[in-house]
Amino acid sequence: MATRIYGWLAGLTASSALQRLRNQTQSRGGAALAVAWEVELQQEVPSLVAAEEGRQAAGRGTQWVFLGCPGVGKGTYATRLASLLHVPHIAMGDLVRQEIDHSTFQGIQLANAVNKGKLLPDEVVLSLLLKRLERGAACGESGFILDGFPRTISQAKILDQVTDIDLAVNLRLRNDVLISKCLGRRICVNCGKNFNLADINEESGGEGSRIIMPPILPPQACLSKMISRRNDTEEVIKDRLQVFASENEPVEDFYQKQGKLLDFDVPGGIPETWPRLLAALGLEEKESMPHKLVT
Ligand SMILES: Nc1ncnc2c1ncn2[C@@H]1O[C@H](COP(=O)(O)OP(=O)(O)O)[C@@H](O)[C@H]1O
Repeated sequence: MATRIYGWLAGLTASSALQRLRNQTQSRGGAALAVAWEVELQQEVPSLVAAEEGRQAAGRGTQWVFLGCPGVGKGTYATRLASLLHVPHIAMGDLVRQEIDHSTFQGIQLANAVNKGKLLPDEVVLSLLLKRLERGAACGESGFILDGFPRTISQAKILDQVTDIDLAVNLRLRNDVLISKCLGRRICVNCGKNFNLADINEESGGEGSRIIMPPILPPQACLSKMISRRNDTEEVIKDRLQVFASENEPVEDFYQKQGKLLDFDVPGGIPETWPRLLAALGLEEKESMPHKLVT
């Protein structure tokens, strides 16, 4: 599949999709929002080719969603693919954290839910997504890779009414490894980059085959600036994995029925996983253009 820059937002800003998302946000609790927040394939390349043709016909950029448990590596691979495809990587968790950092009353309410590992109401995440898309539209962004949205069937249905998703990439990984990966997550408070201290080298037995995932260590400058996410405790992680399992299955089914689901079992660390993921997507790595960051 060729990697090019497309004029996706010609379609999106021409108001239709953004306006529909705006309408959805308002109709799904605009009043409550105004008060409380003021601010929610199976592995066959032919399906991907069809998705690519549909996207080109629509004259817009790649629109993919990334599904997968907390800690599976959605952020890592979505970021890389976004750079390769010249589209923005939009991570719902980042939008939520930015909201928590920047606001007062609303931020505290969001933080309470997030710290307990609960999903936020659709209205809230839709609103954050809408604001992010509008900021991107103003900067001429085209296409997207959404990471962490949709996470519920209602979110998937809303998104489906708003725009055509070309592909849903569903990353899968053993539960015991997921828990270790979540516990090992660190963020540098200075540069904002994510790292992972977990050094996974699990023998087979129990849940599956041997899996090797070396740590993603920070550069020297970040070493003393590393923090964990407040909700990355074992108790909360187990809770989140349970919430995830019950919420994600209907979303997988939804995209499966549309022939847009690509299930991908993460085989190990980045050097092993990245080329296999590219192959599963029918993509080749070429020199990518830097994407302008919208915060
Ligand atoms: N699509 C979503 N719907 C509802 N809440 C969400 C969504 N995405 C993120 N959140 C909230 O933001 C938090 C952080 O998200 P994220 O960074 O994706 O973390 P995790 O993958 O560990 O759950 C989630 O625990 C949840 O409270």
